[in-house]
Amino acid sequence: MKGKIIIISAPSGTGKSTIINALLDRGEIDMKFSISATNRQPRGEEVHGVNYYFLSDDEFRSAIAQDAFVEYEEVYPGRFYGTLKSEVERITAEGHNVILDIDVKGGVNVKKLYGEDALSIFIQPPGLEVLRQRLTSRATDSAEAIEQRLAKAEYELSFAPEFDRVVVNDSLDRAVAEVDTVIKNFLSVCVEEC
Ligand SMILES: Nc1nc2c(ncn2[C@@H]2O[C@H](COP(=O)(O)OP(=O)(O)O)[C@@H](O)[C@H]2O)c(=O)[nH]1
Ligand SMILES: Nc1ncnc2c1ncn2[C@@H]1O[C@H](COP(=O)(O)OP(=O)(O)O)[C@@H](O)[C@H]1O
Repeated sequence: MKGKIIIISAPSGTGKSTIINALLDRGEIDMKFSISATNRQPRGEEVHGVNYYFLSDDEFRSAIAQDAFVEYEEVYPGRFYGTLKSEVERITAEGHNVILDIDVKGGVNVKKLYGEDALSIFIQPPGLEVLRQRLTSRATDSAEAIEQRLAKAEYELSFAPEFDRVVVNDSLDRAVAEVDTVIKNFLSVCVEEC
């Protein structure tokens, strides 16, 4: 059965995007990335309509008013991120499964909304010091933004038990292999039972 929702959540810098991109590059699992909307600025090589739909504050507010979101969160003060209904509907209408990179609260909410049609995976960093190193070496955020993300990480880690599965991103290859297996198992069970 198509049109399943795969949720990937983790504290910033854990490796969500890296793991999702590795799986999409392999191309073995029939799933498409749901491009979220955000009012944060693009960073590094990010492209509008590829990584995110980058909206102004006003555009984001009017999307909320038009009920355009499956869910949205103020992930950092003044910084909003949301899953667009139009993205999920487009991908499922094309007959694909959807993969979401969303914050821990959004992950818990989407799982509640979709129930058995969704698989929620929490990616856990090996530790907070490793997280700091990853955010620093990614070199996409200011020192202030890195501190803001680390300050939130401990709180976000407390959400892990609310997810269907927890995968530690220690060695990248191992973590990608584990997430790959977890998703394939979920989708193959669905082929038989959903
Ligand atoms: N609730 C929600 N969170 C999102 C969405 N899109 C991205 N996020 C989350 O917003 C947080 C910040 O994302 P970003 O600024 O790209 O930073 P990164 O996590 O360091 O790559 C991450 O936890 C993302 O998973 C969304 O549509 N909804
Ligand atoms: N298992 C890993 N070991 C070492 N570095 C990693 C690992 N996974 C990801 N990284 C690196 O950590 C940084 C943060 O990863 P990223 O995918 O951007 O995290 P997120 O999307 O969760 O914020 C990137 O520079 C990435 O290359």
